[in-house]
Amino acid sequence: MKLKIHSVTKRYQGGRKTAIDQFTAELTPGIYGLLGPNGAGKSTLMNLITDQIQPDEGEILYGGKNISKLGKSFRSILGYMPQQQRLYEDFTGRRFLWYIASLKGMRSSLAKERIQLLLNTVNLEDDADKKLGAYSGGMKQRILIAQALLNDPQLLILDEPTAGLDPKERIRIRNFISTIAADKIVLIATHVVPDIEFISKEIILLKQGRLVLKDEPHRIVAGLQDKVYEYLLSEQELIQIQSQYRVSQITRGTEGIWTRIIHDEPLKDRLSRKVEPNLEDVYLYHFE
Ligand SMILES: Nc1ncnc2c1ncn2[C@@H]1O[C@H](COP(=O)(O)OP(=O)(O)OP(=O)(O)O)[C@@H](O)[C@H]1O
Repeated sequence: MKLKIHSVTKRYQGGRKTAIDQFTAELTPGIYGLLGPNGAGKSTLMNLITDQIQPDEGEILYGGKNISKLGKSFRSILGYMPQQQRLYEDFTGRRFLWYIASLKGMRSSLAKERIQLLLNTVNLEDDADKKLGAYSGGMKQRILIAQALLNDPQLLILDEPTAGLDPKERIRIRNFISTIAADKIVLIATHVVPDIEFISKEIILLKQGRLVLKDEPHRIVAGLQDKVYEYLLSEQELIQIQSQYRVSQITRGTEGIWTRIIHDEPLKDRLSRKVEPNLEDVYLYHFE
């Protein structure tokens, strides 16, 4: 099944603020990393795709049908993990999943089976009967992912699934998402590049509500070939360069400061070495 987002525009403030601007994309099973700075429109796009808000222009089709007309049958194939909000702190993890399963209208025999399976998958079996108020940030993220997966969705939307997590939890969540994504369309919004760099089939760059790029990570990165260099600079030169160029990394060594710069025209008359671009460089190139 395909999700087609066709020329979608969403405005707020009585039309004065355009949050999503003529956005068109087609998504098929696999992981899509949605990257953009604060305010780029990521949450708005996710709210549109999950049919919580409706576009002012354009349409979103799943399997060729407008999602706002699919109603219940669209919800049955949809899993959504919102940004972490206040959870029901007095609920236990297990009770929370039962609660969501009942909101999703799941039969209790199926709910029981799925809850057991998912508690296992997100590694919360031993903590399932503790209150959510006592969960760590990572445990809360994992129970939120579990609730999104209750109905074994074909379309899974994750809004900043690793926000506020320590590196170990981030890696765990990232690996977990990549294992469950085989046959689903998974859209992950984030501004943390390493979270999606290696697990995404495609990266979508969003800037001020507009689609900047949508392509496989290695092709997006290849677009910066010959634009990323490291220069050996002094402290004084570094201060000057930082105010003029996109600096993505600074490495201090005995011989000076190797400064990674992304630019269209290489600097002249300086000791330099060409380096392989990465997705973080792409992010800086488009968003700095
Ligand atoms: N309900 C609303 N009313 C008015 N403006 C809104 C509303 N929701 C979002 N906006 C504006 O629309 C733009 C896009 O916001 P959105 O929350 O979709 O971006 P985002 O990429 O998810 O940002 P973040 O990474 O900070 O969550 C922003 O300028 C925001 O201020």
